[in-house]
Amino acid sequence: MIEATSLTKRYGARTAVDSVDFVVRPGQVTGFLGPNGAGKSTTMRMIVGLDRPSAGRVTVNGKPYAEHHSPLREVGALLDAKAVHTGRSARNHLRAIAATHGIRSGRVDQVIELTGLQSVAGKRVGGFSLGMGQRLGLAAALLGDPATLILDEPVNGLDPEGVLWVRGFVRQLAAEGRTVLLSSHLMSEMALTADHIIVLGKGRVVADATVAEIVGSTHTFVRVRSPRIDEVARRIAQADVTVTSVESDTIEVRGLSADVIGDAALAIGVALHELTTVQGSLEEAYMQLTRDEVEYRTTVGSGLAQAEGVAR
Ligand SMILES: Nc1ncnc2c1ncn2[C@@H]1O[C@H](COP(=O)(O)OP(=O)(O)OP(=O)(O)O)[C@@H](O)[C@H]1O
Repeated sequence: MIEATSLTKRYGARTAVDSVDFVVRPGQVTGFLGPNGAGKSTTMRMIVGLDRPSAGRVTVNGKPYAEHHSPLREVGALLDAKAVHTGRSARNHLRAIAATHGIRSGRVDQVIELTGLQSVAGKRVGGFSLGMGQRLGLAAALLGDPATLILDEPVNGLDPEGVLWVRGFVRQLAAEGRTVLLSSHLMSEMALTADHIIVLGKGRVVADATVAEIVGSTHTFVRVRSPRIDEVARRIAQADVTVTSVESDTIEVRGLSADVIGDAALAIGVALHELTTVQGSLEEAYMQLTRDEVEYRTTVGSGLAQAEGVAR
């Protein structure tokens, strides 16, 4: 369990984390989202004692990280997978960490097996692919068999197989009852991996809810396609119903269910070629939540502006 209370970090005049409160619970994966510069890494660094709060506090299993006698047994962190001694073999790298934290050497082989590194454990870390480096970072985070894991962008740069592996792995860790806090910019991946989401924007919590609640906050709509779409649009027009024309034969309808639209078309004898209920996505919800929170907004024509256009 991680608990942040009025957690604040200032760098000079800049407030990176602004009086943040949240609880990260065991037995589930909590996704940590936010635009670049929102304060996610700073918060994670304060959780593991790498940065000191300017005000407020954050505890892991009831105590600040630094007050735990064996912090590695409480919290495992993957904050920068590239920060390893490249001349060592993976096994020796893990042995060195284990030795300095009083962890028995037998645990090294266990985490090598858990993360699927057996075939490369004797190889120098310097020659590792990004995916192998991420697995090694996870192996190091697991050395102390911690109840809490903090993983900053664990799928960053991984190929689809690596992404799938990390997803299954973190779900398994949560299923074992561990607390897992995971940051990522990949919304589709987060929707598949996380149970709960905390969204930061400019150092503040802008959402803290289950994935289902966050996705449910977006508006679903019904896409309707017909060679006589104008007649359908006229038939369903009423207060509280929004009809948006997207193509000459296609409309998007907000405020009516697919059933009602289908019945209305039947009543006037018009054939429908498509009648699709489009659910909101985590990405859409995220774009709505953080619309006013991004540090740098790109202008129309850029990828972000197009993505926002879709979100609208
Ligand atoms: N050591 C530092 N000195 C000064 N400012 C900093 C420092 N570290 C972070 N910041 C600032 O604090 C803010 C939050 O940064 P942080 O890295 O926590 O954001 P983030 O949400 O992790 O972003 P990203 O998604 O880009 O990793 C940013 O405005 C950043 O420039």
